Amino acid sequence: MNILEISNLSVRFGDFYAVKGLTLNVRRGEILGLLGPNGSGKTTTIRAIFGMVPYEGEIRNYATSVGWMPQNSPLYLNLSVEENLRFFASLYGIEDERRVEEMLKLVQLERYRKRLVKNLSGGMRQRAMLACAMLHDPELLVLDEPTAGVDPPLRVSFWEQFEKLREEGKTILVTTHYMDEAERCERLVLIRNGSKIAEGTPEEIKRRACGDRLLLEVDDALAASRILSDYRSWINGKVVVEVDDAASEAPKIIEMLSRAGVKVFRVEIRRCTLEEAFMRLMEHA
Ligand SMILES: Nc1ncnc2c1ncn2[C@@H]1O[C@H](COP(=O)(O)OP(=O)(O)OP(=O)(O)O)[C@@H](O)[C@H]1O
Repeated sequence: MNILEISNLSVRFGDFYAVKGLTLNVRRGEILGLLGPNGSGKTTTIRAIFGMVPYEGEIRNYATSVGWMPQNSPLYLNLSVEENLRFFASLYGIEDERRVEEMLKLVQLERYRKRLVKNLSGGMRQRAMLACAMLHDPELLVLDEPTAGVDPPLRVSFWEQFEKLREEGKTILVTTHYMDEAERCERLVLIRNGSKIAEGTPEEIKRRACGDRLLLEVDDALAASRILSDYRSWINGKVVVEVDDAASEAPKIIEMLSRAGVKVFRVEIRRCTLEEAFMRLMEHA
């Protein structure tokens, strides 16, 4: 079931299309990663979701509450962290002071509660923004590069938090440039020049971009590569065979070799990294 449906979305600035005919669905309970190079239209898509830019197409939002962590800080620079949180809590009609405390703890800003936002480091500011976006416990959380400027240990803790939210049934739409973060998403939508060029789980995207490789340890590599002449294969210590889908091809290949008397000791599946997959998809789109 979808929580957000974007159909044929286009956003134009003058003659320039920042987003062009983009269709994507966010399924309830998933973490969907929106990926693309700088200027590919991720932030503009998110701004359209919140009605911040005029657009063509259709956006259907079925969430009862949405939290948004934008790229540009909406925080008040001359208020402290705590005052900002209280202010945003009041906008949501949250009277329970414990929620502010909970959020401060969650983003590990208790010690800095009295610090003015203008005096926070970039990473601390991101943390304060995340706390504000989550104050009202939204069903759908939209995060635009939430970990930009956040140090690695805290990045990990942000993602642990996102995964915990998902376990609680929340949905997250997130943009990121970090491949390790993209790997943690259930599904990814890759955009370039405002249009979608790929969609799927990280594994599906890798397979689609680069195919699979089977690494075969055999007793006679030369004979094996001759038998597998219908495939692209080479010998590199092991016999390396390129296939579209390892799960369906591996048993066939093993049987072919066994029938021809080649002993297969070990089979390993290799897939390219997400980064390699993206480079390929970008080149060929
Ligand atoms: N208000 C605007 N007026 C004119 N052009 C704009 C406006 N907002 C965005 N753009 C352009 O639209 C394109 C998409 O920008 P957008 O910020 O959506 O990219 P992005 O994918 O979020 O990039 P990044 O990864 O750098 O955050 C860019 O070329 C940008 O310069």
